[in-house]
Amino acid sequence: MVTQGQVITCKAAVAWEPNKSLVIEDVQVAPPQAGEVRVKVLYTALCHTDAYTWSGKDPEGLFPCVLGHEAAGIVESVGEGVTEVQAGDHVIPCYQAECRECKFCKSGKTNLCGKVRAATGVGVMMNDRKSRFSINGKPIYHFMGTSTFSQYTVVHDVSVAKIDPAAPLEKVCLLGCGVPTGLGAVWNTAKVEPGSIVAVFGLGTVGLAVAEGAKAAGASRIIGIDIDSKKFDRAKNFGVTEFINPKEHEKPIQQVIVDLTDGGVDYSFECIGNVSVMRAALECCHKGWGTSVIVGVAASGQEISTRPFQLVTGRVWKGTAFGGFKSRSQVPTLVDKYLKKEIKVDEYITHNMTLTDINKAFDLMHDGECLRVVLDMFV
Ligand SMILES: NC(=O)C1=CN([C@@H]2O[C@H](COP(=O)(O)OP(=O)(O)OC[C@H]3O[C@@H](n4cnc5c(N)ncnc54)[C@H](O)[C@@H]3O)[C@@H](O)[C@H]2O)C=CC1
Ligand SMILES: N[C@@H](CCC(=O)N[C@@H](CSC=O)C(=O)NCC(=O)O)C(=O)O
Ligand SMILES: [Zn+2]
Ligand SMILES: [Zn+2]
Repeated sequence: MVTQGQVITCKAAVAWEPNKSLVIEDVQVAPPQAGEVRVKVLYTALCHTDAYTWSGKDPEGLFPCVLGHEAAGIVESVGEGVTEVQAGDHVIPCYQAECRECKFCKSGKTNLCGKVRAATGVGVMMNDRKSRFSINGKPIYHFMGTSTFSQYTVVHDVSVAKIDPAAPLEKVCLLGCGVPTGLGAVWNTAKVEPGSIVAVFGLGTVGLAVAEGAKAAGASRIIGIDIDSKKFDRAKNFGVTEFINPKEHEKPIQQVIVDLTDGGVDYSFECIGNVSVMRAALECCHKGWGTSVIVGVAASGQEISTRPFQLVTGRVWKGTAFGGFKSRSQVPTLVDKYLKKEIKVDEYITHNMTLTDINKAFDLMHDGECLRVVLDMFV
């Protein structure tokens, strides 16, 4: 059936209101305009950032919308002027765009891109500032420029990475967010050196990917911190060498870590989204050089604080988005690394479900056993 140039009606999970169950709806997906790509989404995973926006705590959250940003699929059609992908290409949508032309992209200092961010932050496409999703004429907002909880989605051409067609899409969908974020936080943002002592706060997918990245970087000690002690056994397989549960200590966790490490860690990573833990992660760093990277996303209205003396005495506070990876250039390389068994992906997938089960899938994410749930979009 020819779909190019036609409106496609397909199934999507629509978030009508914050915190109300997602509803599987028939949505109309308009054809891609100039500089846009329509993607058949075959597999999507759920990320805690989807849950965060759905909760209503994201200042950029708009409703009704189609959430989802960790996925893989096949290009269905492209709009005018799109040259780097064509129908049939296997792709990963990228919430962090890479245009290679804007001030950010050309700076060589960041993976952030300014080309489409203003549009993606308000749930529309850049061309006409409108959505390509609708239900019987009512527009439904995009999310993060990806909206992968739909069988078809429209993304900007700067927000899609072409990958090796040999890669299993049901696995490499994870390379759209959580795993690269953790690996890149270590390799690109912190640039952990061999022999370093590393602390990882939060042992979910992102924290485990930090541990995996730190092990690959040659860290000598990788201290995992989580309030759920059941996380430790699994974390060992990702490189965590020691475990601390803050609930089992009277002293503040930063003091516990400083005492255990002769003055503090070289690098710490906050992978939870809790501003008190962000402070602890900074303050457990070694005086003079310890660097703490904020990875977790904290809710609207939350603020970080510490004594400025912590920074005056040489600790460095940083943050990372998508682990500092330049998306279109580097996601294909991560896929190749997976195919060469140089990075884990399968190990982060604890559940496989279908789009129709998406609400159950979100419930599962609060279960301590769950890392990533992958949804098959067409079953
Ligand atoms: N900066 C970025 O580009 C990205 C940020 N994120 C954010 O990273 C964070 C982590 O994501 P996931 O690993 O998927 O989450 P997750 O919920 O699976 O993992 C969080 C872990 O933290 C633990 N935890 C909760 N409160 C704690 C506390 N007070 N002290 C110690 N441990 C605690 C939980 O038991 C859990 O194991 C989220 O905030 C997510 O939104 C996710 C992807 C990209
Ligand atoms: N709209 C949110 C922003 C949340 C956020 O920081 N997102 C991360 C990615 S989290 C992925 O799971 C990010 O890349 N941020 C950079 C960006 O340009 O959005 C809020 O305002 O809190
Ligand atoms: Zn994410
Ligand atoms: Zn750019």
